[in-house]
Formats: sequence, C-alpha cells, structure tokens
Amino acid sequence: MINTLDDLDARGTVVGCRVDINSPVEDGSLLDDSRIRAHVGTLETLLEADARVAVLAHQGRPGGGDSFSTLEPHARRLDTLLDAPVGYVDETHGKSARAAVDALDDGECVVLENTRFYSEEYMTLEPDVAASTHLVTRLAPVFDVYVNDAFAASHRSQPSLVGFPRVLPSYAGLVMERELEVLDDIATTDNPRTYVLGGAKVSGSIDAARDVLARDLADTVLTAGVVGNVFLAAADEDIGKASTDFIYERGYWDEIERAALLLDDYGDRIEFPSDVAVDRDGERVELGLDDLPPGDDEPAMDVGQETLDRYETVLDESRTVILNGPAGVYERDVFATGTRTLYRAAADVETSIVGGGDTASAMNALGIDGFTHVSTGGGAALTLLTGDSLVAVDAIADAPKRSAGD
Ligand SMILES: Nc1ncnc2c1ncn2[C@@H]1O[C@H](COP(=O)(O)OP(=O)(O)O)[C@@H](O)[C@H]1O
Ligand SMILES: O=C(OP(=O)(O)O)[C@H](O)COP(=O)(O)O
Repeated sequence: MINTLDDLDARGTVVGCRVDINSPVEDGSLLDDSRIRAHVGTLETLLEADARVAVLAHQGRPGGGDSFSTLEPHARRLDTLLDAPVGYVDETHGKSARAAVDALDDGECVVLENTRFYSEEYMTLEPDVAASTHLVTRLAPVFDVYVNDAFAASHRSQPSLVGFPRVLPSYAGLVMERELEVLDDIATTDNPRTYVLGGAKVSGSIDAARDVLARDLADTVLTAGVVGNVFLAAADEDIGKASTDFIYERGYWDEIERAALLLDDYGDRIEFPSDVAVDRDGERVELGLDDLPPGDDEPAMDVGQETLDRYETVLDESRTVILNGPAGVYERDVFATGTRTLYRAAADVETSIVGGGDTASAMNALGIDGFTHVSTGGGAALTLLTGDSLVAVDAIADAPKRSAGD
C-alpha cells in the first residue's frame, strides 16, 4: 500500500510534485497537451487544498533534438488549464528556483525547469545515491512533502523520481493511483492476449517482449514501427540503407541481435511485417519481402497492407490487447495508415490497454478512441504489465511517514 492524496493534509504545505508532461515539441511549440491535461486533477486537488506546489518534470532526452527543451510552454499551457496562477522559473534547483518556491502563497503553483538539463537526472541511480544529488539535497529542504504523479516515468530510477522519497514523506498522485489500479489487474484479463509493440523505443520493447513471452502473458506479439523494422532485419531481411542507418544512428544496432535471439526462442509467437511502406520521393510505396531492399534513400516508414490484414486477423481473435507505440510515422498522413488500422482494430478488442506519449498523440491526431484504458505511460505500463514493480512506486512505499506535528 502506498500513501495517496487521501492521506495528505495539504493546507499550507510546500509540495514538490513530480509529473510527466513530456510531450511532442517542435520548434519550441507543444504539439500535443494530453499529458499536461492528465495531471490537472492532481494539481487542482493540491491547489484547492491550499498547498503551495512546485512542479518538477522532464522534457525529452539530452541529444534528443527539439524535444529536449524548456518547460516554459508547458507552464503557459498549465496556466490556462488551472484556476490557480502558474509561474515558471528557468532553473530547477538553483537559488532563483528555491526563491520561487519560497515565494509561493497557499494555492499557488510554479513550474521548475526541465530536470534533465542537469546531468545527474539522466543517470540511473540507486535511491540512496539519488537522494544525495544536487537536485534532491537543494530542493528537499524547501519542500515539506513529495507527490509523484509521473506514472509514465516511474520505471526510471532517476533522482526526481526515487531520490525525494528517501528523505520526504511521499504520496502517489491521482494519475499514478489510477494507473496502478487498472494495470495491476492485467494478468486476470482473458486470453488470447496480444501485445502490439510499435514505435521507436526498441530496446524497451524487446525487453518487454521477452518478459511477457517468457511469463506466458502474451499469446502473440505483433511488431511494427521501428521495432518491426528491427525484427525484419533480425530475420535477415534487407530493409535498405535508409532504415538501417536510422537504426544505427539511434544506437539500436545490438538490438538486431537481441531480436534474433528472441525469434530463436519464441519465433512461433512473434509476428513481424511481411511488407513495408517506404517513402519514395514523398509518396507511399508498399514493398513485399520479395521487393526488398528498397532504394538507398527510401526508409520504411509504415507497415504495408498485407501485414495489416494479418495483424487485424490476430486482433479479431484476441480478447485482450496491450498496445504501445505507433505502427509508422503517423505524423505524416501517408504513413498513418498502419497506426490508424491497428488502433481501430485494437479498440474493438474486449479489453484494450494502450499507452505511451506518442501513442496518445497518435490517437488524438487520428481521432481514435474506445479503448478500455489509455495509459499515460508506454515504457512504464509495459514494465508493470510484465509483472515487474516500478522503482518510483517502490520508493513511495518505502518513504518516511509524516508525523502528526509536521
Ligand atoms: N518506421 C518508422 N521509422 C521511423 N520512425 C518511426 C517509425 N514508426 C514509428 N516511428 C516513430 O516512433 C515515434 C514514437 O515512438 P515511441 O516514442 O516509442 O512511442 P510512445 O511514446 O507511444 O511509447 C514517433 O515519432 C514515430 O514517428
Ligand atoms: O515518454 C515517456 O515514456 P514513454 O514514451 O515510454 O511513455 C516518459 O516521459 C519517460 O521518458 P523516457 O523514456 O525518456 O525516460
């Protein structure tokens, strides 16, 4: 059992509230605000209880291009979504950040700068070490309690997620509470159970696939997106120079070998694309396996129709589907076909659980709904659905309790 907001008397309390508002960003603009809206309930609950709230969050990954950016647009967006005034400070734990927290009145909120602008936050650290980072040692003294609502990042053992609970009374926010409630029950859903693994986080998807196959949680794993391309390469198909370079540039080269080992062990339960849609001078051109490789500058940006027909048949027969990641570059209309088709088929399954930042953006962009549960987290949901616990949730459970006089 972990403490939740029901256990917190927040009036006049300075709350460090970790949220996950990591969103698609291009040229400094937010492309989707669903993750920001997801935390409105938790923040409103705290602010209406007259807490003083300092919001902590990350955005993107170092080296991750446009998406590794400031939280200023997020703060502006939050200001329009919340009744209370929302400030922003362009530091995370420096003097001006701490002064901004100290200056809060009851019922006011400030967004601190992207936690990953500081290298410590992008390391995987044991909770005790995380508690000794600059972020935690500087901010913990200005917080009274810590609330973690960042379910989508709760598989990361990073300072803002596991460090504060070593030193502060800690609580799960409403998003965290709801996600744990729904996802903890997955092993009890009906078979056949299908996992659809798309998107670009290849390493996490391969880990998840191995786990769910080994534990018989998955009857079938359908692969798509970059994950599907890696499995195609693992099956010795020549996906062409452009897609191969992409995998190499992302640092996923070793994943081809890991995918091949997975195919050796569980090939009868893993499906990979039998055709792909490549970008030929901006046009969608579908190529079967016999037509591979594509031209040197023709990346595989989506799965093809034959693959979609096969995958739809599997989904039609499934009673539970767990889906993470788009099937292709859904941001471009011509390559959104795979994502649209698979998401629609998944939404028709008796129990459908989907998760991931881009997955939610794709659903919104393509106007698809009707899922049993839309998780705010991709990797976190997959971690939980493999039966593993989440480090940041374990940290809340182990946190010191607040004494009556505090
Ligand atoms: N074939 C592909 N080639 C390049 N990028 C792809 C391909 N398929 C999907 N993507 C990209 O994957 C990204 C989403 O992946 P990911 O972050 O893993 O999803 P989520 O956030 O839902 O977990 C999107 O930006 C999408 O354009
Ligand atoms: O977007 C996120 O994960 P997700 O895409 O797996 O849902 C979270 O914000 C965690 O980000 P990270 O995977 O860079 O640690």
